[in-house]
Amino acid sequence: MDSILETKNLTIAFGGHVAVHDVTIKVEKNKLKSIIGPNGAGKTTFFNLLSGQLKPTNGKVIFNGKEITNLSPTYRTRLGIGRSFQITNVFPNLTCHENVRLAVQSEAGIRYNMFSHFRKFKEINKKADELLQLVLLDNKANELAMNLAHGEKRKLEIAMLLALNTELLLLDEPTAGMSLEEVPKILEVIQNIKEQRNRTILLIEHKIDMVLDLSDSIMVLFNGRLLADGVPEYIMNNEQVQSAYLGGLYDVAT
Ligand SMILES: Nc1ncnc2c1ncn2[C@@H]1O[C@H](COP(=O)(O)OP(=O)(O)OP(=O)(O)O)[C@@H](O)[C@H]1O
Repeated sequence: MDSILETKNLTIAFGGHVAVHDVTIKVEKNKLKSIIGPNGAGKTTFFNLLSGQLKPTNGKVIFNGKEITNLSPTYRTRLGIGRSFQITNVFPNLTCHENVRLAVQSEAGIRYNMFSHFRKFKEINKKADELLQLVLLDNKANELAMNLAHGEKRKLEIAMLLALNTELLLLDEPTAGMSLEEVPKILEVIQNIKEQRNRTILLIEHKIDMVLDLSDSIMVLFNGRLLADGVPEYIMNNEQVQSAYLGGLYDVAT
């Protein structure tokens, strides 16, 4: 297996409470892995350890074969790990297209100089168009970012992460706070990204139907520990998972 991310015995304790406990996983490159588990299981804390917002008490994080356990979030972003809420440079007074174009430009390291870089400028515009299409925002290209609905803002964030050539996308409940009509759209966006097979996605999501639709593999956290990790069929048929998580919480979580 060609893995892009590995954790080894990853552990973090807050005082006496161990929020993530000895978690060892591998994430296969260009695949989608979901993380599920009941409230308080440690999913977001695990993401914080991957993105560098938190440093572990014990264990390692390895990205593309390089240990990154003690690197800052900014450095990890530069290496290619992107988390949607990290996008702080969405300019509310710029259009969707302008926002994405700036991200593409910043990744390409090109200053805005239309005359000397006319061809590059056209390429950058084209790339921004393609990304907006991929996240189903092409019809909002000229809309100011501040006028977007919540779900559309999440899609714009994803487009900007993609523009920054993020290899590993960390999506923490992308459907949270979305209206019922917006949910199938975000599912379609994630599906579109997955189909391109050039990004790896780690997804925290409570909507089990969505997880089953999208995931190549699923890991289950329970009380900070890895309860199971495998293909969706294995997870759904796993008795421990059923009793610990799905049995009691499936109805509530969907
Ligand atoms: N900074 C912190 N200080 C103390 N305890 C924390 C901190 N961050 C998380 N925890 C605790 O760690 C546990 C795991 O929390 P976490 O938010 O990771 O769970 P989760 O699986 O993401 O839950 P949810 O599905 O509700 O978002 C919880 O008991 C939480 O209270």
